[in-house]
Amino acid sequence: MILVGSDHGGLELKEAIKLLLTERGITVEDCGTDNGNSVDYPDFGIKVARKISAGEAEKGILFCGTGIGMSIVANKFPNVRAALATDPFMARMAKEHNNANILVLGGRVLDEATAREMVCVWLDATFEGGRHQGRLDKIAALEKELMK
Ligand SMILES: O=C(CO)[C@H](O)[C@H](O)[C@H](O)COP(=O)(O)O
Repeated sequence: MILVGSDHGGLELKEAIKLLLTERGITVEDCGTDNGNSVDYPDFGIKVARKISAGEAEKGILFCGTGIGMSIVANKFPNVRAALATDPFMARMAKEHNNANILVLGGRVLDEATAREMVCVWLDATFEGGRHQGRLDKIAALEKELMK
């Protein structure tokens, strides 16, 4: 299961990516928004990131105009590694090096074909572990320290 969420700026791309996920046999839980009215991206980013942070889902994809706002809000949550990517290489690195559990895409900066490729690459890539795990451990330790 993959969670998705967007504001109005990412809605169209979110709908396209939902189709892709369904084509791949993946169950999608859409946390909104569901229409083109102007909304605030934190309201939808929080819904997705809170569930990932709590372990209620393993992966999510967030969309806004640029992806910047969604990545800022999602990365406030412990255990969330949200990666804003703008091309397939970044999407692959987001998984292989960062083990990103949320991919963030900008509906106003990406064409649909590129975004589809990026989602496939992110889903199919494997976290390399090793030195990258050590770096993620440092981030996790920082999260714990900041929560004291
Ligand atoms: O948060 C953003 C930018 O970092 C998103 O791209 C939003 O979608 C964008 O700011 C929304 O802009 P709008 O003028 O309210 O449509």
